[in-house]
Amino acid sequence: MKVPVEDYEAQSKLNHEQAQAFKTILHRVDSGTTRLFFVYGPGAIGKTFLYRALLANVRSRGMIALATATTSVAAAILPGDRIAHSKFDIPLQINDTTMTKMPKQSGAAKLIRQAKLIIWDEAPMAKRQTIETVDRI
Ligand SMILES: Nc1ncnc2c1ncn2[C@@H]1O[C@H](COP(=O)(O)OP(=O)(O)OP(=O)(O)O)[C@@H](O)[C@H]1O
Repeated sequence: MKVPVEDYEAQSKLNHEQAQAFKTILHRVDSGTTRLFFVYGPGAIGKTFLYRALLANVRSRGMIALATATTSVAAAILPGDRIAHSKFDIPLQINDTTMTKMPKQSGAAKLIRQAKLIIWDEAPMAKRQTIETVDRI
């Protein structure tokens, strides 16, 4: 996926807090250990700026980084982003055992399993079962 130049350059413009989060998250990406990070901050604090810098860094090194969001408004902001239900083929009616409609051996499912980084904007607005369904892919 083509990395926008401004997102690549964003890495050198991060403020102190963004740089701390950037370093901590990338350290985990590079070490290959699975970690869940929750980025919290009020509106316009610079979360999306951080996400774009992270996506640019990981993608420009040839690794797979996926972006998704709970609502279509947020999904329009990040490059390559699509609303989670559609990106992960999750039925709208879900419960604790729901499986994605995506075949396990499909290219999309393989891409998800290979991803080094998944950024989920507005994750707290998603149902718990939606996130757990993605975890089962
Ligand atoms: N380190 C930075 N250097 C320059 N501009 C920045 C930096 N961080 C954020 N910005 C700019 O500040 C504005 C708000 O940032 P951003 O959209 O990332 O906030 P946000 O926390 O995602 O907001 P929201 O929660 O409302 O979506 C944007 O125009 C963004 O480009």
